[in-house]
Amino acid sequence: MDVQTRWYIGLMSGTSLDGIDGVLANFSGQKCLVTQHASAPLAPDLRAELLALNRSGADELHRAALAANALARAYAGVVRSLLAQAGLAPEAIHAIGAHGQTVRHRPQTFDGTGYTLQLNNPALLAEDTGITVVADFRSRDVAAGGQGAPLVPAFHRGIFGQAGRTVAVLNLGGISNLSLLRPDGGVLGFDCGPANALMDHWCERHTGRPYDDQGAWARGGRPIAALLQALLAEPFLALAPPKSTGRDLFNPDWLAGHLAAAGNDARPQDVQATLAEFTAASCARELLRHAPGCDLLIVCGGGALNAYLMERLQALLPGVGVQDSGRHGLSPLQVEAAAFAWLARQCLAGDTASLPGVTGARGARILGAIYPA
Ligand SMILES: Nc1ncnc2c1ncn2[C@@H]1O[C@H](COP(=O)(O)OP(=O)(O)OP(=O)(O)O)[C@@H](O)[C@H]1O
Ligand SMILES: CC(=O)N[C@H]1[C@@H]2OC[C@@H](O2)[C@@H](O)[C@@H]1O[C@H](C)C(=O)O
Repeated sequence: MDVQTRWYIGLMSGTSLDGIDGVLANFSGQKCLVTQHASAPLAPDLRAELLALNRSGADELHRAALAANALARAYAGVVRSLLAQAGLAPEAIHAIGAHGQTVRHRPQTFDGTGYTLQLNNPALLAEDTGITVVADFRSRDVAAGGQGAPLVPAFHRGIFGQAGRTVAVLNLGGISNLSLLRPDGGVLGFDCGPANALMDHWCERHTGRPYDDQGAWARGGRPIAALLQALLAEPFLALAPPKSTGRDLFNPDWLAGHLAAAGNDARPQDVQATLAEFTAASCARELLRHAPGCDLLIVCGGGALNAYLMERLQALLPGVGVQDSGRHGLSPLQVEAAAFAWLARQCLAGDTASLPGVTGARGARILGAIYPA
């Protein structure tokens, strides 16, 4: 490998809580080249604890600190895999960008300055790997009056933006978020609602499988019209941007409330079909609302591997080419991790990374806190 190349590692463990994605990447101008990808599932007890920490519970400060340590150790394992795959020593890596695990996201609530909390132990990660770590990317934007999310639209612009054309980029993770990249370089970006978080929960509960592979189970069900309308009436969906959300709102209790109101007698497979339709419809509606003439939707995140969901999106957006991000140079499971590698680069270069037009902050800020090697 070229010794002049500046290598970065990006680590993402997102709201679906399926595991950790890591990439090894370098950047040249607006281009991002990912040369390695490694992923690791979260150990079942850590996953269960992180899910539990999404809500108040006994002794949660102590438990959160221990979970952060365990997550940092798991991150270090992914870093070691990437280094081994690439045949690189830690000294070859300029920095790691590590997102951490979001367990609360309450921006701009309370007295006007809320908080967003990503569990992580970047000091331990730097110690374990011998590599500089950049972490805590969201809190500066929240302090500046922003949502602290989504942060990937600026990265999407650099990677997927096209001259003379509006391009939409949809991430289908635990939560869905849309970036609208205008031909003049302007960007609108916001969270749409839940993507896999509720579908995974329902699938696991009724089939024992962690997710609905290819959407096959949903495909065999029939969306329940009244339930779908009730889900689509969620006030968050109608809010104008800037807006972001998380498991704080879209959690199993939210779904249970709707199912109870509907009589609790729905067939589980039909509920899954309804959740898939809800995801597709909530995203499609936002695209039509904010970029009616757009004819290209690039989809990333694990939901891009859900063939049924992709078909439903295409059906609801007949004039739009719905395409997997792999066709545009970056495979769906690598996009967010690559974005955090890029965010680390921005931070170390002293360059801003937030888009105030997206998050609603008072201005663009340098994001992240640095833990030197
Ligand atoms: N083959 C597949 N078929 C259907 N769904 C899949 C498949 N592979 C992955 N997924 C879905 O993608 C999810 C993981 O997506 P991803 O890693 O993009 O989410 P995340 O990064 O945790 O979330 P977020 O973007 O909200 O932070 C899994 O939980 C699963 O629901
Ligand atoms: C608070 C938080 O973790 N938000 C995540 C989540 O997952 C998807 C969506 O909600 C997005 O807003 C964000 O992640 C991506 C990486 C972002 O900041 O752009």
